[in-house]
Amino acid sequence: MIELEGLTKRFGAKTAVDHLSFQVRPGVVTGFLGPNGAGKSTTMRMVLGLDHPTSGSVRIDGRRYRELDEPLKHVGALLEARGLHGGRTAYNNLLCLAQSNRIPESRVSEVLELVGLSAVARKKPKSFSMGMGQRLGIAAALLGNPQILMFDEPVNGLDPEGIHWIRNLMQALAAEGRTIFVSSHLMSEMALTADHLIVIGQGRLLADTSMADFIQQNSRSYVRLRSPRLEQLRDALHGAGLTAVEAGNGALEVDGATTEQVGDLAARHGITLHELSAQRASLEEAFMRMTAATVEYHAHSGTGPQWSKEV
Ligand SMILES: Nc1ncnc2c1ncn2[C@@H]1O[C@H](COP(=O)(O)OP(=O)(O)OP(=O)(O)O)[C@@H](O)[C@H]1O
Repeated sequence: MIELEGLTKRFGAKTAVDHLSFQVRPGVVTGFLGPNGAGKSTTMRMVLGLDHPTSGSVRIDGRRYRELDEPLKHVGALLEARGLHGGRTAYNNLLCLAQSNRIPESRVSEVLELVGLSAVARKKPKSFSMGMGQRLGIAAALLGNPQILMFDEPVNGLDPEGIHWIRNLMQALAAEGRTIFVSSHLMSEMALTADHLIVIGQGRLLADTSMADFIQQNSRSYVRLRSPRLEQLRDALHGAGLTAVEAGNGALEVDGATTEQVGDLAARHGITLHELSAQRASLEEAFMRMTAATVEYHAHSGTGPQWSKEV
């Protein structure tokens, strides 16, 4: 478990992380979302003791990072900026890490196998593609077989097969009872991977909720209908106190009703339906809606690059 209590980080006049308190629990994948500059990387760096909090605290299974004897055995992390030694082979990079944490050398081959890099174990990471570099970073995170894993943008540079692989890996690690904390800008990917979400904006906590609740509470859900008797259907809906709006292509959208209600209503009026489906806005829409007020820089449509700071 990772526990943050009033965690705050200021860089000069800039408050990057602002009194954050939340827990990341074992057994599920927890997604960490926020617009650019929201403070996700700074938070993750503080969990790992790489940045010192201005105030507040972070605990890993009840202890501060620096109190952990062999930290890689407790928490593994893939951070954006943490590069491995480009001049050493992949194997030797991991071996150095293993030795400094009293991890047996046999584990090096194990994790290389796990991430699919056995064939290039004796090659230097500077020759690696971005995706291979990510896999090597993940191997390093897994080296100490830790109960807690943090991934900052892990799918960066991975191809679809790699993205699928890391999704399954994170879910399998969570199913083993580990604590998995992952940030990503790819909403569709996050929606498939995470069970729980922590959302921050301008360093502050905006949501700490299950994925399903987050989408439900921050997005519109409606029923989509198509029928060869659209006018009668619209009248029937109206008669039942429901408002249908035209959605183009002969479809109607009905807010505030379930598919069961609408289907039963159509049946009572003997109206054939060609489509009856529950529609839920995507995580991306829910995220945009929730964080709109906290986005630090908005891109303006129109000519030329123009940026404005939210006040
Ligand atoms: N070392 C630093 N010195 C000064 N300001 C910093 C430093 N590190 C981060 N910041 C600022 O703190 C804020 C939070 O940055 P951070 O990188 O944690 O955000 P993020 O949510 O990870 O963003 P992104 O999604 O773009 O990676 C930003 O405004 C950033 O410019």
